Amino acid sequence: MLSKREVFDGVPEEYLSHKERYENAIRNSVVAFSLVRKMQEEGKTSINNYRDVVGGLLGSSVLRDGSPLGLHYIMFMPAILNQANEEQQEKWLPRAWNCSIIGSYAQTELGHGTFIRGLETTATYDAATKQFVLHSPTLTAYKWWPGGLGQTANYCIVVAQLYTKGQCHGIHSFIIQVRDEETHMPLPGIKIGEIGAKLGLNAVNNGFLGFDNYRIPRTNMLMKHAQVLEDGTYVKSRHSKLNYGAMVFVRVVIVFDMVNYLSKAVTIATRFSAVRRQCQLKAGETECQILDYVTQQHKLFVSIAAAHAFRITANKLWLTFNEVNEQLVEGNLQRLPELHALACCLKAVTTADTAACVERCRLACGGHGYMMSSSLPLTYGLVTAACTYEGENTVLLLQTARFLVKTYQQLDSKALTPTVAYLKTAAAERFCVGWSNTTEGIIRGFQVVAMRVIIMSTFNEEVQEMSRTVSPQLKEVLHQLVDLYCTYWALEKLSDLLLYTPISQKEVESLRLRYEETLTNLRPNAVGLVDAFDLRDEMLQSTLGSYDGRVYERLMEEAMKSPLNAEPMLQSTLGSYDGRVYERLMEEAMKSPLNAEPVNYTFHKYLKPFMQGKL
Ligand SMILES: CCCCCCCCCC/C=C\C/C=C/C(=O)SCCNC(=O)CCNC(=O)[C@H](O)C(C)(C)COP(=O)(O)OP(=O)(O)OC[C@H]1O[C@@H](n2cnc3c(N)ncnc32)[C@H](O)[C@@H]1OP(=O)(O)O
Ligand SMILES: Cc1cc2nc3c(=O)[nH]c(=O)nc-3n(C[C@H](O)[C@H](O)[C@H](O)COP(=O)(O)OP(=O)(O)OC[C@H]3O[C@@H](n4cnc5c(N)ncnc54)[C@H](O)[C@@H]3O)c2cc1C
Repeated sequence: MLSKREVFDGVPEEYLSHKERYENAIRNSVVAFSLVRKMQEEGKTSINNYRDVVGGLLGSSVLRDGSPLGLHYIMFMPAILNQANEEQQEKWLPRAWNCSIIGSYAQTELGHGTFIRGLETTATYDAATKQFVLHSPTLTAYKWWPGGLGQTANYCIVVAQLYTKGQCHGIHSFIIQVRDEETHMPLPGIKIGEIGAKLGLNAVNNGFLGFDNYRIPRTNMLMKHAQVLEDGTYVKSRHSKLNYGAMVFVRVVIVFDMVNYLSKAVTIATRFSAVRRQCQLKAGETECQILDYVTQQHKLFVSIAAAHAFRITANKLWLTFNEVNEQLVEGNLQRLPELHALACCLKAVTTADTAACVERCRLACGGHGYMMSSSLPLTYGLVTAACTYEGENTVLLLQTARFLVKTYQQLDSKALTPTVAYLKTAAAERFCVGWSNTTEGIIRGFQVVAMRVIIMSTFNEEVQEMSRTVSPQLKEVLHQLVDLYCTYWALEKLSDLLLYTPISQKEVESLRLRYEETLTNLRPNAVGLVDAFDLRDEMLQSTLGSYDGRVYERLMEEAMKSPLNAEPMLQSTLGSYDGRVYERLMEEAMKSPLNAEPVNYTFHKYLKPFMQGKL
């Protein structure tokens, strides 16, 4: 077994180079996941219950900034379980389970993350050879983000538009080998590397992946739900969204993840607040614990309550997930929309609340909360990523809203599923005739709010269809900005207005409408308004915000500056702006201290022995 001291003499990660961090991540991961394999051998964990074990490891101090092997467990294996037929599971699961292959999950592309029906990677069936041809037609079609794909995984699940007999059948999943199992070299037709440094999760080794007419056997299409027969005939799935199953699983698991991170952050901040003494409550007294200040309690105690609330919610959601999946196996799809809406809502709410609470915990610790050694900045980097990955929060909340509006519109014609049954009673006028300051009273109040907001949303949908007019004169635009600023804060501080002003419910409703109209009115001038700040690219220093809008080319150019991408060289142009791609790649490669090695040496030192069960 490897000892911690063997690698960097206990040097804290913050002081390691980019390549040393990667080596550290690989080394810690193979040591940690060798434990999982030992537990498998002793029958202490199985393919159906490994979540807690792996989840505990991924949230532990050993893999404190993520792991290049995380996606293997988080999405590669669940995707095989969820979307491969029995024959395919027999072939791939044992090798994935004992880590003799390492996988990732490649869905997001440079050009698309949310709108997955717009993904550009193609998988075209060739009946003559019984193969699929994978291709990235544009730079924006490059897979971008898959965890572990940069230098670690040798297989991945790829989501691509399926074409057969000249017809597109939408996105489907394929299991694809991307690197040679012996040499770890990228296979011919594969362009692969890491995307570069991020705000957090810098041990995850997120990568990019491009295909150049890359061929795979027909049987590498995951065929539990839809199939392509040898002659190219397409057999469609019972439900078009069954292919989205892996995402639902991870959204459910992320809720558990948030419990772990929030518990950690509020433990750190509360204990520190008991130790920290600052200022006197009365002159001449000893300085008091900052935990005694009501303002400090206001910052922290709700996080303690939230951690417990999220744990209860996560367990309930996990039960619902298993119930619905058992029904799916029996062909009953009735509760799938509810599970989707629930997973979307709880993933979005728990990640957003946890990110806000962790930041509040950091602020509650004053300057010491800003130290990396406090672990609060790192924790914030981990949780704020969860607001984006596995479905950007706004988009997921819109999915939940869609489900709730549909449920409202069918209130009288359809039996309600358990989680929305309250809408039936909340619609009745008598439901909330008075306010009681009890837990039940508050819950009933929020049920009425939910009901009324759904009714408003349904109404707004109709209103929005009626009028959209804009006349962009500068004076008018500035008025719109003032209007927006006022209505935004009026809505943000509504509780104060309701408490201290005679604002009526009707006025609040029209305020909301006016706010949305102002957003719409400002939209055509939004870019012009920020151009007016006249911030030069040199000052912005941002791949996303440059004046010329060449976001994707700049993202790729920056990715290529990573020292980890110098091994092995990329084989094809990446659409660089000046076209001097090969000269630039060679210049960059020569800067790498390890460019003599075609494969990152950690493969032979750690990964290969681990994959061969020799660690
Ligand atoms: C194992 C232990 C682990 C422990 C630690 C865990 C820590 C986790 C760390 C993870 C780290 C990183 C991993 C990250 C991975 C990724 O990010 S993978 C990529 C994730 N990407 C997304 O989530 C994309 C988001 N976009 C979408 O999901 C879809 O585009 C969207 C749903 C927004 C829209 O889909 P459309 O096909 O366009 O659908 P639409 O036209 O809007 O119609 C909606 C319709 O479809 C139904 N629907 C949609 N999605 C689903 C679903 N998933 N299941 C069931 N039904 C679905 C929806 O209900 C609507 O139905 P209706 O009846 O028509 O209203
Ligand atoms: C740390 C990290 C790890 C990741 N790991 C993986 C991985 O392993 N595999 C993988 O495939 N992907 C991965 N992803 C990618 C992730 O899934 C996407 O970033 C995510 O789905 C959001 O898509 P996007 O980045 O294209 O953002 P966009 O969808 O472009 O979002 C940008 C903005 O547009 C808004 N927007 C977009 N669509 C709408 C709409 N319909 N209505 C209203 N507003 C909208 C969003 O709300 C957001 O404000 C990872 C991302 C991160 C940050």
